[in-house]
Amino acid sequence: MSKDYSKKIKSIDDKLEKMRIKRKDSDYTKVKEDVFDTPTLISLYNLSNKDILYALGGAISTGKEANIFFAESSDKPIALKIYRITTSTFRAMEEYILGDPRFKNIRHEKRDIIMAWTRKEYRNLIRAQNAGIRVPSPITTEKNILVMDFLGENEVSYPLLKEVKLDTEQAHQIYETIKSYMRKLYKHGNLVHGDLSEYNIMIDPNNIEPIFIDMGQSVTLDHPRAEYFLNRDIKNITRFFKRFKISDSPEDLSAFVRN
Ligand SMILES: Nc1ncnc2c1ncn2[C@@H]1O[C@H](COP(=O)(O)OP(=O)(O)OP(=O)(O)O)[C@@H](O)[C@H]1O
Repeated sequence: MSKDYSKKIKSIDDKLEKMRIKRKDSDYTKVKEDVFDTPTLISLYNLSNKDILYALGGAISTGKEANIFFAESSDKPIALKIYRITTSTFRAMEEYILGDPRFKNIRHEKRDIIMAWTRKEYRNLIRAQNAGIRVPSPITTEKNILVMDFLGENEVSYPLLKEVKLDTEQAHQIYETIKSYMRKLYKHGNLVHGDLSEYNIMIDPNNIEPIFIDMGQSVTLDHPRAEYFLNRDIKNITRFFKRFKISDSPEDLSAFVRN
């Protein structure tokens, strides 16, 4: 590593320190190795230079491919989804990206695929939002980092659908909204979520409104596996809501979404 380069990295590290990273030291070292590799540090540094990132907060979640962090911009809380370059399960990504005509020109190197994936999630969120679905508002991407609005209060994320205790009436209300979101996504957004379940829907406790999250894998309707993904989403949703005496079959929901 050249002297200039290590100097630059050192200054990024100092900058991260200044961004008030709140994790305990031992946690920080572990996360730092996995997530904060040099290209990611540079991206955080760029976001900070562009005044998008003001302070980096604690980890919200460690998923299969990405880590989510609470952060602050100058005027509001934000969430950073940082796709891991070294330890993500990237074969699965390839399957989705390679069938998607929007990405036919990307080179097949891991870093390129992860960047295209981050960009794809950003574009999918915009598409979903434009189709009238509530999602975290995407703000920008920087290489493998997606910046979006933070959904929660006092630095704590809203609960997932699988975590909330619902009475029958609330469950019906949420199911109706999810149905309409699935239809809007399909008919107006030309998109299928592709991993929809109680694990990827947050609930806003203020109005019991569902919010779709995690749209990196969402595909356009011309993707060869779009129908397969939609049928799987439909099955997950009808299976979950059965316990609330919602008797729609997958065929019922499918007819509603497609017609
Ligand atoms: N914009 C947001 N605001 C607040 N919390 C969020 C936001 N986006 C995601 N989260 C939280 O982070 C968790 C993981 O997010 P997401 O599902 O997008 O990441 P993931 O890495 O794909 O996760 P997994 O591998 O577990 O599916 C969510 O379950 C949610 O609790």
